[in-house]
Amino acid sequence: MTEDIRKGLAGVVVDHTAVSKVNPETNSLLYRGYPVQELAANCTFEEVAYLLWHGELPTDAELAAFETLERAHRRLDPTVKDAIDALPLSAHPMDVVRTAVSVIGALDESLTTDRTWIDLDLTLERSIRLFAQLPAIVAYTQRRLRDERLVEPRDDLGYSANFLHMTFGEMPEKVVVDAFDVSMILYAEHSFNASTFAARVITSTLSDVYSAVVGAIGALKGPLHGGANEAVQHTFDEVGSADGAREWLATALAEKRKIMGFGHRVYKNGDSRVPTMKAALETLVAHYDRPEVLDLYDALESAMVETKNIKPNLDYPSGPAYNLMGFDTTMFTPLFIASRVTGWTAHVREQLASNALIRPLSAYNGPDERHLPGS
Ligand SMILES: CC(=O)SCCNC(=O)CCNC(=O)[C@H](O)C(C)(C)COP(=O)(O)OP(=O)(O)OC[C@H]1O[C@@H](n2cnc3c(N)ncnc32)[C@H](O)[C@@H]1OP(=O)(O)O
Ligand SMILES: O=C([O-])CC(=O)C(=O)O
Repeated sequence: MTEDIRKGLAGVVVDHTAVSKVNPETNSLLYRGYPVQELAANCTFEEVAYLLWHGELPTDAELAAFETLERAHRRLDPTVKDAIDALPLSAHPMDVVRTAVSVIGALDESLTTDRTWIDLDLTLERSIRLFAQLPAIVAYTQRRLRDERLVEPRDDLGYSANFLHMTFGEMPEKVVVDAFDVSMILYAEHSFNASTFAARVITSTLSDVYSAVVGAIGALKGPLHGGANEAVQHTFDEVGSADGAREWLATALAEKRKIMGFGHRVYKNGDSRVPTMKAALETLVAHYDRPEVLDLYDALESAMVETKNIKPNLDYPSGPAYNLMGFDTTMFTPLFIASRVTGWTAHVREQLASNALIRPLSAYNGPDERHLPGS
């Protein structure tokens, strides 16, 4: 039998989804039908999170209730803090956040039977609590690396302003909050990417949402996926300035290195989110008066497009944007987690609502059948 093997499931459609539509032909991305650029220009991340879970944007009353709920769950649980404090400072922040989510799951007393693991309403409650708690986990992980104490959440601030306040211990400026909020909206959802698919595979066995998110974090960590935003900053640090970009690229390509922040499995003519995130980066460059960052960005992009005709993905503008905001490079992918937890958990609920165990076939190419001596 000749099997039709699609390495990496490239081009394979495995299920329906109503959460988002990635359309490479029109270079567009819709969340529940809305273009992501319109959402980024007109909505807060809280509204977008609500949209991803509920399928509709909230009314004023629904948004107020949702914000109250989110603000009520912002505090870092002392047991989670103790678990983080038990980890060495050498642990990668992705591993710290993955461990913290696992601890939150183990502390959830509503996970009593395999029925409660998969209850749709409980799964939504757990998802909203994770969404509310992740900023405290990520912010504290950053502060620990700088030998700084935990900053308590501020109930009078929106999601992004509070996140930045908990991280840096001071009131963030509006231009920074806006750019951060845009990055959260753009990172929130992207159909069947590797981490979301990992979450759906785990959910398909009727496991719980925490297990799915822990698995998704593991998939996001790799540099071919979310880890690329961290890797982009390493590239920027290595290249140094716009003058060196062309030569650096020629050497890197001659060494057969992948250039992080470029290319995409689905988009072959540019990532629909890049123009919006690049505009956010430009506001930060102007705010911090760091034009050399944009010069390097443009020089490396032009060289890559001229040499390989491969365009940037969302991680390319996000990496330098998070750097300018003041985050350590190893914190960039944990920021992606804080955003993508919305998309992951929307998919977890969609998978549960119409489940089929995900179990593909493989074509065996090992040794022919053989036997132990005497058998
Ligand atoms: C938010 C996100 O997760 S977006 C993705 C973030 N990941 C990155 O930025 C990592 C860098 N990019 C890549 O490795 C790839 O473009 C991927 C993994 C994202 C997509 O890859 P695929 O669809 O599997 O394409 P594949 O890796 O087969 O690339 C096709 C060709 O383009 C080349 N190519 C693709 N991306 C790059 C890149 N960033 N640098 C150098 N060459 C590249 C490949 O080497 C390959 O060339 P070949 O045919 O001569 O062997
Ligand atoms: O869709 C993908 O394969 C990767 C990606 O851009 C994302 O997850 O945001």
